[in-house]
Amino acid sequence: MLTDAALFLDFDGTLTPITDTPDGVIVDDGLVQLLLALRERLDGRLAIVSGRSIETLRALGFADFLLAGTHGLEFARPGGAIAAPARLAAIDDAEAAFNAFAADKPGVLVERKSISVGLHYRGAPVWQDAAHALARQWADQDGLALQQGKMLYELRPGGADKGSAVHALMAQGPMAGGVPVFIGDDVTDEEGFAAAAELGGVGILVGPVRQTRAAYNLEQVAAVRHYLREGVARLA
Ligand SMILES: O=P(O)(O)OC[C@H]1O[C@H](O[C@H]2O[C@H](CO)[C@@H](O)[C@H](O)[C@H]2O)[C@H](O)[C@@H](O)[C@@H]1O
Repeated sequence: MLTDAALFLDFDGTLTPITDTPDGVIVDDGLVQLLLALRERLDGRLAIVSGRSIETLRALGFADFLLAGTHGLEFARPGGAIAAPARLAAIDDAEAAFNAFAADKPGVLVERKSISVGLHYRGAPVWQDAAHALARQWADQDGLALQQGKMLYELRPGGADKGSAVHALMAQGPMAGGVPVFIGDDVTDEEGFAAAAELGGVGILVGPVRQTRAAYNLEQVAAVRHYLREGVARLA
């Protein structure tokens, strides 16, 4: 790892393996300690950039980290106030429609998030097309952004993504002056890879090689952990 790296880390599928449901993820203390050690070696240049809300990231154990949540819509410094747009009434309306849709479909799950809402079909992939059509309908009718994830459609306000989050964080301390390295697995991470490259850095795709704006690849979450541990050892 570069001594002057400014590390941007996605969460689901990058720092933890994908699980059946959103609350199935486990953040072990070893992961938090590893990230704290690495951040120290990088003079503070480490941020988590996730589709999860900051509220959730903090509850998962990342309260003391620089965070960008909800795909670049929310920001918080370690332990600091959360800067985020207000939750829109349209999100509540869409959530009610999602709940009605999920009610008679075992395996379909609605995830209420701080300023967005997710419709998960991992437990019932047969409903993918119908879930997509419903999310598309609400996005179009209320001018919301439709975000595709892994077996997930999410509705949120537009105007930001993980790329804009990288640009915003690179313009200020502690990330400013570093070489951005963005590690992520999902299509939502592509803007992060692109932003890192625009700013002279690189993206690292986690998972099978696909068409991507990342320059490098790590096979799986375990390889990410290994890469981060190596960083701690080499930068000591
Ligand atoms: O940007 P990320 O940190 O990767 O977050 C993206 C979404 O991750 C979560 O959903 C995904 O992971 C779940 C747990 O492994 C899995 O059950 C689900 O199928 C995946 O789509 C999270 O629930 C979403 O809120 C995030 O936007």
